[in-house]
Amino acid sequence: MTDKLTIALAQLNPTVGDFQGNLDRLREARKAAAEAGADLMLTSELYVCGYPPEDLVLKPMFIDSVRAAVTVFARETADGGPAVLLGAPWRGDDGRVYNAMLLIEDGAIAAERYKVDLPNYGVFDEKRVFAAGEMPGPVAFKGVRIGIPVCEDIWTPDVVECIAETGGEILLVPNGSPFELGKTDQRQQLGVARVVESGLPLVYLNQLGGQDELVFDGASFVLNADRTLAWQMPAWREKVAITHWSKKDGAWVCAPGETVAVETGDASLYQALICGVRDYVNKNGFKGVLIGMSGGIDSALSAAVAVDALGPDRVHCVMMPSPYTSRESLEDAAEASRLLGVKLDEINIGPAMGAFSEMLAPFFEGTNSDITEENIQSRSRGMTLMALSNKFGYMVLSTGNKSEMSVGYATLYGDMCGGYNVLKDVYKMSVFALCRWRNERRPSGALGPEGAVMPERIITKPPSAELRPDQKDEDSLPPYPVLDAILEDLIENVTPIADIVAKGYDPETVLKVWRLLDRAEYKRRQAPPGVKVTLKAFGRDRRYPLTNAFHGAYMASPVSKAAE
Ligand SMILES: Nc1ncnc2c1ncn2[C@@H]1O[C@H](COP(=O)(O)OP(=O)(O)OC[C@H]2O[C@@H]([n+]3cccc(C(=O)O)c3)[C@H](O)[C@@H]2O)[C@@H](O)[C@H]1O
Ligand SMILES: Nc1ncnc2c1ncn2[C@@H]1O[C@H](COP(=O)(O)OP(=O)(O)OP(=O)(O)O)[C@@H](O)[C@H]1O
Ligand SMILES: NC(=O)CC[C@H](N)C(=O)O
Repeated sequence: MTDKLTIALAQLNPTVGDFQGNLDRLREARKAAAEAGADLMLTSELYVCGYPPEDLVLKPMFIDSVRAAVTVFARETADGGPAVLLGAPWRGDDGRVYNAMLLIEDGAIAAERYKVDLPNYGVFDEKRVFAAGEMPGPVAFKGVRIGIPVCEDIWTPDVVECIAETGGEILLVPNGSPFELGKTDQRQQLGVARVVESGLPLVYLNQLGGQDELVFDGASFVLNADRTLAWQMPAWREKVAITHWSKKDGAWVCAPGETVAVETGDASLYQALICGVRDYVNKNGFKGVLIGMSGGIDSALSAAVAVDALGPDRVHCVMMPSPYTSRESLEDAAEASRLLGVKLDEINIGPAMGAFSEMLAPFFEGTNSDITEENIQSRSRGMTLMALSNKFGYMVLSTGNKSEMSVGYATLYGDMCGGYNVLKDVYKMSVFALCRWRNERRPSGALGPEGAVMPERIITKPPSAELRPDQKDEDSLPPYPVLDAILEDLIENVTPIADIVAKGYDPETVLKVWRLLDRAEYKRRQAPPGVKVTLKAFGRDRRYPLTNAFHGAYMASPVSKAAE
């Protein structure tokens, strides 16, 4: 039995489904850990296949391939280097598939532990694909009894309590915990709660990187049994931390290591957007992205994030003026592109609008010009961007923010064209704040330029879709501070309408926003995926039927009765 342990924490960025690539990254990390004298290396949840693998787990071939890759890797650990606690989807002896942690030691799998508490809410669907494990006891490693609760297993006390009661000495917790604003604090509070209840030190190791709509921030940490923070690893960056442990008076203590400051607020939000775009584009093999650059704030911020994620050479902006495009917009698009150092092309959509007008004239005879023609403008832009995408292999980024996606203020097959949306989960008021934030500093790790990246006028001018003369967003929507506050209550807080009105908002406005939100579900279902940053992003976090005759929320409200 030892009284000293060196544990390497591998905060790495796996790609879902890329077992070989993920294991190669792990081999490199293990080599570095071996050089640092590590006894054991911990990976994040399901590291070998990346988290979340979703329905891939239901394919027997996927599970068989994982086993084959892990078997090869396990043999390599006979080299005298560190043992590895590896996350993998694993078929147990009973034939069922578990979300497992494998202790791989001296060339073989020495122990298996299965996740007990399978999250099945929000974006998580683990009960759909995994069997739940039995309450686990610790595993023995060099005579030390190590408890391995997996991610959700520490969100309630039971699993850790069982580990402590069965003699656990250290808690090593692998996670696949997606970023949300404010989640770093929440995780640390949970960690402290489990440490206090069990009296055991706890290692929280999280995945890094983007996977479709989710971004994993890393930000792993180590808490000693006295609740002190021994290590705080960085967010948004791969790192292998070498932690040194010793047994004093019968209890394990981690020697103090690095405690870096983790970004919060706008800084963390901006980093999350960079991570989402960078990994979506790179992991899917795109050369770069295309953005319709209108001279407005949403496209300017989307372009800034894309440049910070990919570098200016991989971002191609296109200004597509119509007869309604103002000189101001042309100037602002040009200046924002110049500041970002990106290529800006100008393609006039007037001829496309003219062609549609001519084609449709015999059929539209006797009708007035209305939203139909406005949408043709938007769709002419979408068509143009998609043509460039097909020809040159760049993916289109759509630019609608969460406020617009909430109320359906976007055109199907028009400005909603695209493969990915940077701002899908960012309310308009946050868009303003992020622009100001980015103009003041370049985020760490960003590939964009130092200094301001968008002209002040883009931030201060009133938002406009410019689909008809003098159009302003506020002609159709409540002012953004009001709209966003109501939306946040309706979406994130699920606040009853009467309670929102009781806060002092105009009842008609609240009802209008609710109706718009309710009705736009069909549009959101056809929208590109985008980075989740809030508690409740559109998509898997918030699932409503499209065909839905239930409007009870406003019918039942005394306010709505008064308003009807
Ligand atoms: N439940 C449902 N399930 C499936 N489809 C449904 C549907 N309800 C309507 N539809 C269909 O949806 C279509 C209407 O939606 P859509 O064609 O998008 O058109 P619509 O929503 O009527 O108009 C677009 C709106 O986006 C605004 N906007 C804001 C900012 C930028 C831009 C821009 O384009 O740059 C636009 C614009 O001012 C306008 O208010 C119709 O074809 C209708 O039949
Ligand atoms: N003249 C244009 N040239 C290029 N793209 C445009 C143009 N007008 C609109 N778009 C594209 O359509 C999206 C929706 O733009 P629109 O201006 O109508 O609304 P917005 O929500 O105010 O966006 P933004 O703040 O970027 O202007 C823009 O973000 C942009 O990608
Ligand atoms: N992978 C998981 O079990 C994640 C669930 C957990 N509640 C989290 O977000 O951190």
